[in-house]
Amino acid sequence: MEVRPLGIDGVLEIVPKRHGDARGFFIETYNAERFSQAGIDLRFVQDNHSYSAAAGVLRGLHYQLAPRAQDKLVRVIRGSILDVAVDIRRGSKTFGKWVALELSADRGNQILVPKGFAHGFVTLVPDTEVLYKVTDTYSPEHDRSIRFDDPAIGIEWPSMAGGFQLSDKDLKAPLLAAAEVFA
Ligand SMILES: Cc1cn([C@H]2C[C@H](O)[C@@H](COP(=O)(O)OP(=O)(O)O[C@H]3O[C@@H](C)C(=O)[C@@H](O)[C@H]3O)O2)c(=O)[nH]c1=O
Repeated sequence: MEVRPLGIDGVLEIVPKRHGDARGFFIETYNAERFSQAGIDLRFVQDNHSYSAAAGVLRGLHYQLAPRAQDKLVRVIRGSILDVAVDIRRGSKTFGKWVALELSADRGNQILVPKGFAHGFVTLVPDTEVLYKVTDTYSPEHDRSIRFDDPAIGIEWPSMAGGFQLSDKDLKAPLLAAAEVFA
């Protein structure tokens, strides 16, 4: 597997080795030993799967506050997304900075979004399915959102022909300046 840093400390692209043959392919999508050898020692305790019917479905920006913060290992098994991580660790030299990575079923690449980051994605094509592993279980009391289009963050989301489709929760999310973040 290949591991590539993405410009903000701790955010990584991971590309597992794909073994192709006449039948199709085989991939180890997660192997604790290989991750550990690459310096990634995490204990994942929940797997999530989301399906989005349309292109332009935008989920985010989401995070769970400490002590229930989650590292997330995200990949796409159908379609493609632009995935975004925003550093929301107050005091970090990259506080408020974002990185984006296109993830697709075709490439089979993954993004590791560490604790202390808000996470979101937009689907680039219809019928997109995203799988991700997280290092703490869901805790609605710690679950938080930040506006995806906060001008103080300035994420360059792709323009989608039909616009964006968001949940009511995400439409009501506060700006970063008003959000409870990480110390
Ligand atoms: C995140 C989550 C949601 N739910 C429930 C709550 C709600 O009824 C329904 C849909 O939840 P949401 O609207 O928060 O789903 P969604 O907008 O897809 O939320 C996800 O977005 C991406 C960007 C992330 O980073 C994830 O951690 C998660 O926050 O699923 C769980 O049961 N367990 C979970 O772990």
